[in-house]
Amino acid sequence: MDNKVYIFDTTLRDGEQVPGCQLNTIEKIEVARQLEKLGVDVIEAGFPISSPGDFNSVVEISKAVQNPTICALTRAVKKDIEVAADALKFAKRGRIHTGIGTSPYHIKYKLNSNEDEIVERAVEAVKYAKRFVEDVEFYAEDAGRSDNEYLARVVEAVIAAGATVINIPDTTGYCLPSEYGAKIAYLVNNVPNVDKAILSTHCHNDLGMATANTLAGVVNGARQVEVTINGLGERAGNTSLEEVVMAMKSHHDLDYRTGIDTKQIMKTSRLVSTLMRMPVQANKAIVGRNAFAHSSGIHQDGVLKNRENYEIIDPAEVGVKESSIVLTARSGRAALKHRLHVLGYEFEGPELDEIYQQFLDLADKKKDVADEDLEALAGSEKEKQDRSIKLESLQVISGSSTIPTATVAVSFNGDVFTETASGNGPIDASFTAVKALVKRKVHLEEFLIQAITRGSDDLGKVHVTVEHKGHTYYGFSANVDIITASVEAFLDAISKIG
Ligand SMILES: CC(=O)SCCNC(=O)CCNC(=O)[C@H](O)C(C)(C)COP(=O)(O)OP(=O)(O)OC[C@H]1O[C@@H](n2cnc3c(N)ncnc32)[C@H](O)[C@@H]1OP(=O)(O)O
Ligand SMILES: CC(C)C(=O)C(=O)O
Repeated sequence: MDNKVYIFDTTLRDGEQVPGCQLNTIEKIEVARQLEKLGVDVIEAGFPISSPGDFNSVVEISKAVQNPTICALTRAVKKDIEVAADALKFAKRGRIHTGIGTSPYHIKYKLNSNEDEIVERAVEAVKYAKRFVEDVEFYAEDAGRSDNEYLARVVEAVIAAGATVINIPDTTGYCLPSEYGAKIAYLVNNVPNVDKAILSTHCHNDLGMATANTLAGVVNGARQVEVTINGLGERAGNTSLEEVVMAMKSHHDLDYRTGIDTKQIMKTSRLVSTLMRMPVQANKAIVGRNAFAHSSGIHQDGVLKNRENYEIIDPAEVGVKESSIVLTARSGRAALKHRLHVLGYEFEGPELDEIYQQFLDLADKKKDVADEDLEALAGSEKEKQDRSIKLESLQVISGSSTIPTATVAVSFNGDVFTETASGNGPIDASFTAVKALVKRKVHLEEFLIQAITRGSDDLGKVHVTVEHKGHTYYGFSANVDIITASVEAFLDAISKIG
C-alpha cells in the first residue's frame, strides 16, 4: 500500500462551524492561500447550500487557489449537490463531498428511515454528484457508532456507484483508538471493491482522542486524513492538522509521507487563530505558546546541553525560531547563567551562586522572573540609566473619533529629538515616531502587554522582541501608563542593538 497520506483540511468548513469563528470571503481566501502554501491536498471550502455567503466563498476560493482540490459539502439531497456543483465551477479540481448518517441513531431518530432506504439514498446521491464531477467523496455520518457489517454494505454500494473517497467519520468523537482502527481494518478486509477508493478519517475530539483515532485509522489503511488547523471544529473540535502531520513526521519508523511544508505550520496556526478570533491554548501540542518553552531547572539544563534531551521536534521544523527558557523558582543555575549571558552578563562560580540565591528569593515572590528583574539583580540599573537612548517625553492623542497621533521626544547621548506620527492606534503611532527617530531598520516581532493583577489601576508590563539585521533583541518596561511602558520597552530593545 502506498504510504502517501493525503491531507484534507476542513478548517474552512468544520472549523468554521465553531461559534464566533465565522469568516467573510476575503478572510477565507487568505486562509485558503496559506493552506495552499502549507501544502494541503484538499481544502473543504464550505457547504454551498447553507447560505449565499458560503456559496460565494467556495466560488472565490476556487478561483484563488490552484494546487489543492477544492471540496464542497452537501447532504444526500439533489438540490445541495446541484448548488455545490455550481459553486465549484471555477475549481481546477473540484470534489463534491456528499453523504448521510449510517448509525442506528441517525437512521432512526434523525432521518426517520431504515437501513435499506439509507443505502438507496447514499447510492443515488453519489450517482447524482458523479454527473457534475469525477471526484466524489462519500461520508457515512456517525460511522464511529455504526455497525461495521452495515457500514461495509454502504461503503461497497457507494464505491460501486463511483465514489472515489470514502469518509468514515467518528462524528461524535466516541471511538477508542483500538475501536476506530479496527473499523478501518474491517472495511479494508470486508469490502470487496475497497481498492477502488481511498478511505478517509474524520475524527472529533469529544474524548480527546481525535489525533490517536486518526493515526489508528492510517495505521489500518486510511490514506486521507480530515483535519483542521489548531484542531478547530464542531464542539470539542476536529483532529488537528499539526498534531497528525508532526506525529507522522516524528515517527520515521511509520514511513508515511505528506505534502505538508511543516515550516508553515506556526504561521498558519497564528493566521487562523487571529482571523477566527480563537486563541490557541498555551499548552496545545505543536502550536501552543508553551509547546517549546522549558520552565524547570532539570529540563532547562538538559535542553541547554542538548536540545534533544527534552525536545522531540526541532522548533524550526514547524516555523518556530527557537525554544524558550522561562525562569521560575524551579529553574537552576544553568538556565539563569544562560539567560544572563543572553542579556550580556557573565557569571561564574561563587558570583553565580550569589546571584542564584537572590534570583530564588525573587522567584519565590513572583511567578516568573523577567529580563528586567535579572537586569536589576545583575546590578544593571545604573547601566540602564546611562543608556544612550532615553524617552524624554511622550504625548498621545487618541479616541473614538480622532486619528491617533503621538509626539515622542527621545534623547540620544543627551541630545533631544522630537518626532510626531500617526498610526492605527496610540501605540502604533508612538512606535512609528520612534522608528523615524532612531533611523534604524527594526522589525517588531513580538509585543506583549500584561496586567500584573486584574485592576484597571494596574501596572502594565510590556515585553517586546525586535529584529535587526537577523538578530533578536528583547526589551521590557513596566508603567501604569501602558503606552509609556510600550515605548520604553521598544527603546529598551533598540538600545541593545550594538
Ligand atoms: C456532521 C456535520 O458536521 S454535517 C455539516 C453540518 N453543517 C451544517 O449543518 C451547516 C450548514 N447547514 C445549513 O445551513 C442547514 O442546516 C441546511 C441548509 C443544510 C438545511 O437547512 P433546513 O432545510 O432548514 O433543515 P434543518 O437544518 O432544519 O434540518 C436538516 C434536515 O436535513 C436532513 N439531513 C441531515 N443530514 C442529512 C444528510 N446527510 N442527507 C440528507 N438529509 C439530511 C435532516 O434530517 C433534516 O431533515 P428534516 O427537516 O426532513 O427532518
Ligand atoms: C459531514 C461529516 C464529514 C462530518 O463533519 C462529521 O461527520 O463529523
